[in-house]
Amino acid sequence: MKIDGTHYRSLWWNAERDVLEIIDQRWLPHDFRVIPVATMQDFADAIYEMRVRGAPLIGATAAYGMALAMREDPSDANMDAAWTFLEKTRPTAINLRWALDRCRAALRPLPQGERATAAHALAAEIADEDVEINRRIGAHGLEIIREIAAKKPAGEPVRLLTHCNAGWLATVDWGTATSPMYQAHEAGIPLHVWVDETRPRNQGALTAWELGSHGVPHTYITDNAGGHLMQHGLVDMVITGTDRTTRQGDVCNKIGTYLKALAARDNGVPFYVALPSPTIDWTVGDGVAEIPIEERNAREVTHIQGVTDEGGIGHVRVTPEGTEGGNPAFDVTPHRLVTGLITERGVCDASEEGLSGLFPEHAQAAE
Ligand SMILES: CSC[C@@H](O)[C@@H](O)C(=O)COP(=O)(O)O
Repeated sequence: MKIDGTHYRSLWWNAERDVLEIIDQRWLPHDFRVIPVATMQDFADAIYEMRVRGAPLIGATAAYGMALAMREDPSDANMDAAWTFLEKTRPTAINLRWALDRCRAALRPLPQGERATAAHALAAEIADEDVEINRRIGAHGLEIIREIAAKKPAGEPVRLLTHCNAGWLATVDWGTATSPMYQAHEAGIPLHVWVDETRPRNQGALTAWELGSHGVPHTYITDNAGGHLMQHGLVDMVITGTDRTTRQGDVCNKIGTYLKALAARDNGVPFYVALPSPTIDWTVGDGVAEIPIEERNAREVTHIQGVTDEGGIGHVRVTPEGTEGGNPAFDVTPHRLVTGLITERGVCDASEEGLSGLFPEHAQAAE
């Protein structure tokens, strides 16, 4: 997507410098910094410290990490070591393991001399596929927005609410939850997006930055405002991303998503989840019982980052000194609260039947 008129992906291979480059998201929306990811430690740090973030982008980054590992030492032992080293960086988003598994399965049968080139090509393929998957999610989601728009008086905006950043920054391009928004905006459908701030990391500020760059009208709101807005008829549709969706359609996403789904159900607001198929974990049924929830550093809760009056980026503590913080980073929304899953192959019910109907090949393989 575009920043000041220039098209960017969230990561790209710089052939001249022979290195992967990423947008370092820790500084957004205040500062746009591009950094190289040149060593295996850089890759692990980039994922753990959320220089890159969002389930699909974490997966694509890990694939490039595997490519670097194969360049350094294409042995089976190093392939397994790289898998383990990268996989432990973040536990919840399944795209990380999905990408590493896909790389290992493709590279293992190859002679060692071919692995570096093949791994690099595969990482680029995974990145390109992500772009196309998200473009298609947008096309299917656009139709839902179009239907809602058709029932409103002409010119009245469709009011969407989103949580976290499931935007192009969280993927390689387009975003998942934002792709329908961008495509609806391009199609001339008037929109207004309520953007949850998404404490503690304030990914909503990334979403606001993205939407602003594309001219999509939006308002940044506190995480606690959504229920109130829904009660007053100010939200037509909720659309979020997902970090892992189980085969029965339970959705694990950024902490606070579950509360939005509860409020949506209580107020009869449709709650959709944009779901690229690599984010489905076919091995898991009950998301609440089985998905590991990342517990992040308490400092992310007790402190907050922003721009100081002097213009620098700094942190301030919001709690009394010594107060303990708790920081579960994700929660699970049970499938019964999800109106539909918007995938690259179309929209389905959040159920085993719905998902296996769209992806029969995966469902059979997981049996
Ligand atoms: C298309 S991104 C979907 C999810 O990955 C997104 O909603 C989310 O929860 C991201 O969490 P983050 O902790 O910022 O990596």
